[in-house]
Amino acid sequence: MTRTLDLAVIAGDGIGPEVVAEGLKVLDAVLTGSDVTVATTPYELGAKRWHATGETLTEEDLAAIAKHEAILLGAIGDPGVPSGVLERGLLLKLRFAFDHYVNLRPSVLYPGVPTPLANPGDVDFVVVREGTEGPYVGNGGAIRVGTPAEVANEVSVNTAYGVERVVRDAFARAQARPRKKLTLVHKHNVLVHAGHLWRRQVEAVAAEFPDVTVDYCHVDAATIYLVNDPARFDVIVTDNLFGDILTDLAAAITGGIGLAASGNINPTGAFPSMFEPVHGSAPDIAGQQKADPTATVLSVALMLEHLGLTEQASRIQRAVEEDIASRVGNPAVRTTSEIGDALAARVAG
Ligand SMILES: NC(=O)C1=CN([C@@H]2O[C@H](COP(=O)(O)OP(=O)(O)OC[C@H]3O[C@@H](n4cnc5c(N)ncnc54)[C@H](O)[C@@H]3O)[C@@H](O)[C@H]2O)C=CC1
Ligand SMILES: CC(C)CC(=O)C(=O)O
Ligand SMILES: [Mg+2]
Repeated sequence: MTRTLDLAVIAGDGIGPEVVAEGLKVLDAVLTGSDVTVATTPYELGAKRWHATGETLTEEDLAAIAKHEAILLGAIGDPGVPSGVLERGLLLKLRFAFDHYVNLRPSVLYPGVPTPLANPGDVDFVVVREGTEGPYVGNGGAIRVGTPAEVANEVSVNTAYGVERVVRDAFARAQARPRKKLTLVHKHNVLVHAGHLWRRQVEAVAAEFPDVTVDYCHVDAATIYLVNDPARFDVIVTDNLFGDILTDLAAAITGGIGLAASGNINPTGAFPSMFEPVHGSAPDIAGQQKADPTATVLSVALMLEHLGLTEQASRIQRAVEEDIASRVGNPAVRTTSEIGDALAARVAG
């Protein structure tokens, strides 16, 4: 029986449309000849829409997108739009509305990938970043704006409910991995209210996963270990802001931001999960075919895995590993679509 994947596609801004085109190219290629087809519905959201209508994401948009099985997103953000308007009003609104409380960001150092690390060792970890709380909820304000007496607050919201559910998800992921190790990253020596809540939730949930080793490091020390001993990490669980920052660093040590994939997961299935590269809209290289679409292609693989199409996900994963290996010692610069073509050819066999 034929299965049709019903995808919402939000290409977005900057390099978003360029990398999404390649993600869809590889998706088509991996499904060709199988009993799975794909139906994509594009949603024209982002800077262009905002300039034309003043809208970022309406309730009607949300209701329409909610009907799809999954969402593939490129990137959001444009220098011509006030900072925060699209990031908050579109990207975070999607993550919050669809309760994407697990922001999943794997980091693997593939053989031959250039890394600034002297002795990287076996780098293979996943960051489980909380996706719906923390300092990103918009709980803040400012007074006397623009005056020397300005005061601005950005309050980090951490609920027992929200922390417990993401911690439990991270434990389950750790338990399913060979090393079975979970590291909580926070700053509970200073952020005592939020930090102690996170620590207590980890201690409580740990009782359900006795075979998982648990450790902790402060976020500042975590940045040291990511650079001088990243192989120590298996699953990291952390809040929305720390996870955002650590995963750009994680990308930088594992071949660069052009390889870093992510999934915004709603584990309950109540809403579609959303898959997107870790990077942003990269206005500095947009429209020039300079972006590496591999992060988006790997995000497609995460999406397929999430949807139960593990064989197809593995084929994409393998194709990426082969493509990365083919870059070693080869200085040729390829365009975004040339990399997509190469990956599509590899998954097609
Ligand atoms: N998920 C999203 O949609 C995100 C959106 N943003 C937004 O994107 C805009 C630009 O933000 P930045 O801080 O510059 O971060 P960015 O991730 O867009 O770019 C940072 C650096 O990485 C490079 N880069 C990014 N993606 C690349 C790729 N696929 N291949 C090769 N190089 C790549 C860029 O050229 C730039 O030098 C802002 O409006 C920001 O708010 C930022 C991060 C995530
Ligand atoms: C613009 C931010 C909200 C997104 C971001 O940097 C991220 O999710 O990594
Ligand atoms: Mg980020």
